[in-house]
Amino acid sequence: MIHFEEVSVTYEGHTTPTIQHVQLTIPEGELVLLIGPSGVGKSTLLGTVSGLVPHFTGGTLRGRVTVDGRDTRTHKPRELADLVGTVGQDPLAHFVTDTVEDELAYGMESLGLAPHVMRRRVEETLDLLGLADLRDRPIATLSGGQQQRVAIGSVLTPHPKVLVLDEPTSALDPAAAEEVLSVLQRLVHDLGTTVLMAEHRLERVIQYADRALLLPSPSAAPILGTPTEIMAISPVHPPVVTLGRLAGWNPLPLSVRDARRRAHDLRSHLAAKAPQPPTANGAHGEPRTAAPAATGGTPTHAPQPPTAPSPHGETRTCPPTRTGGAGGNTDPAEGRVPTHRPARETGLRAALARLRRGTTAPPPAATATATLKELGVRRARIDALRHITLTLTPGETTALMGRNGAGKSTLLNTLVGMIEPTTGTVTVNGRTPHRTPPRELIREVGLVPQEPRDLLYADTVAAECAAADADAEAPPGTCRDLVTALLPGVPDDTHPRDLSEGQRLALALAIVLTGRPPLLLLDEPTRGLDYAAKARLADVLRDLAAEGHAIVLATHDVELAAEIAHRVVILADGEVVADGPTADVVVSSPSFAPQVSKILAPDPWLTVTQVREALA
Ligand SMILES: Nc1ncnc2c1ncn2[C@@H]1O[C@H](COP(=O)(O)OP(=O)(O)OP(=O)(O)O)[C@@H](O)[C@H]1O
Ligand SMILES: Nc1ncnc2c1ncn2[C@@H]1O[C@H](COP(=O)(O)OP(=O)(O)OP(=O)(O)O)[C@@H](O)[C@H]1O
Repeated sequence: MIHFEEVSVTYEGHTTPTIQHVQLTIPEGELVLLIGPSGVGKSTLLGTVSGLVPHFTGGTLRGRVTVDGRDTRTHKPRELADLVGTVGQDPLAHFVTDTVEDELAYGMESLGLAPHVMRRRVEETLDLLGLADLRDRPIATLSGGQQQRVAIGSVLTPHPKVLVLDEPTSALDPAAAEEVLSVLQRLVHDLGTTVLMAEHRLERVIQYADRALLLPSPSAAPILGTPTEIMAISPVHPPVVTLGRLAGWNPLPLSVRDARRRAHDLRSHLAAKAPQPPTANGAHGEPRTAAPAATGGTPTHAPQPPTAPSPHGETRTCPPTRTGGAGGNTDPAEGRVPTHRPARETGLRAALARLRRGTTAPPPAATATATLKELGVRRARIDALRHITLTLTPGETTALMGRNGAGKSTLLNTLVGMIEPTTGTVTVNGRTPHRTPPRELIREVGLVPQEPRDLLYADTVAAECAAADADAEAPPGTCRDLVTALLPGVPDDTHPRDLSEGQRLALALAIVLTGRPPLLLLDEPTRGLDYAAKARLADVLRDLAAEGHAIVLATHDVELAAEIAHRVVILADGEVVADGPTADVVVSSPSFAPQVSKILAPDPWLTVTQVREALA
């Protein structure tokens, strides 16, 4: 179905190709998982299939890519729209209409499908993707995960023969991700759809793949094989494979079920040992800094080691006049394409930029306590948060989890003063965020937003970093060093819009970390990051927590939460439904338990790091 003939892509200003020697065939009716480190060229390779590369990104494509016989260099994305459905990494760049139902129908309308067919497919898709309750909602008012589901739904309705998906589950909660993947698998099995999908969270997807396509390093030829073959050689692998390698299992397990069947001996080895809770520097053991007692009316959730061994322990292809490539890329053939980016949060971008630019103040104090009392937030007609009472203490890392639309981003945005409480109170170090001038608030709290682009305004990585150093009055080079520490190889002179997703996130993280805010908020901070980059981020965050910073991560990444969170708070429909030490909360939840915990249950292990240390 998809043929690559000696394909290479070289972006403008680059001396070496980003991808080269791509020579392979993807047969009809297979789900092929594209994997590789951050910035290696996965989106570039996907773009050669959807036609976005080079039509929207610029650069030179050599060789030939054909999809069902159509050459993607001579067919623009619009001319492939009936054949290829594409979802890029940024759902906002994807949308063409204003409401959920219109968006689901749009692709079919463009292809001229009969109204009764469109109606039926819209209804089917609303049900399949759990969108029925949102059908009339303006897309701009949806949460990040809700938007990602709409983006996926809108490419499913026209029933294209080929789906090209770039990190399609990155903003989805674990249950929604499973639902989407099983829908895709059904399309592959029942309709013979061909799916080419890039994903970093392999723990979610590897067991659904017929084959895996590995890009091992920039410019290296890709390797196609069965998932088991590729997992044996891949530099990126999920915890189940890491555990299998550690235990010497052959063949390597790909699913929790496979691993459980082999875990008997490992369990016996671990029986007399106890897992260590997370602390600084990637090691496990006693936290370096004990958190002071909470001052609010709620229970303290300082980092408390469980007493071990305890049982808890671009874009869819559509007419270019209405879409923008991420960050307003240019179609050299058709001139500048206006970026269509619905304002999800009015003034969010400007507010974040203001928050950053306001930092002419002295470096912040190391610690801050945030208190939320009976917080309620109403957004349009939706109660996004209700009766939230929480205290966030210095030295503590809290993972805020819960299904899409539960209220996580709303809570973080309230803590940085971008949303005003409807009822109740929020204070950060005694200040009320929405009434505190940005230049003062920045001393107390920093947010890495769900869309890192919202934080970036300079023309190059180097200029962003220089501005971040100046804003935070940090020594020159601080931010740049942090970028490299998180993700090596991010170029200095590239425009942030041309960075890969992981590179852009590493830049946004570094900018906020440069300010070393006492209260550090991160909204889904692992999109686009490979496992090594995530481990480095975890190290940085552990060190900050050990120095007394309070950290809150809104995340669907259960593996990250297990690695670094002392405490997990689960939101549902705007309310707190669970709050306690990580092991207590996640182990009892099939959705939020990490792979190691599922494999070794009922023993209280959460991460491969804990197992490795116990076996050492
Ligand atoms: N339009 C562009 N112009 C110049 N360089 C680009 C452009 N798009 C991507 N690049 C560069 O090409 C390289 C590969 O980027 P790409 O987005 O394909 O990587 P990726 O594997 O998808 O990364 P991630 O896992 O972070 O999403 C990166 O170094 C990136 O900076
Ligand atoms: N600007 C807005 N106007 C109206 N409703 C909104 C707006 N932004 C979000 N909402 C709604 O508020 C609720 C909470 O959204 P929020 O973005 O806080 O969820 P979330 O837990 O961060 O979700 P996700 O995991 O998908 O990012 C959702 O029902 C969402 O649809």
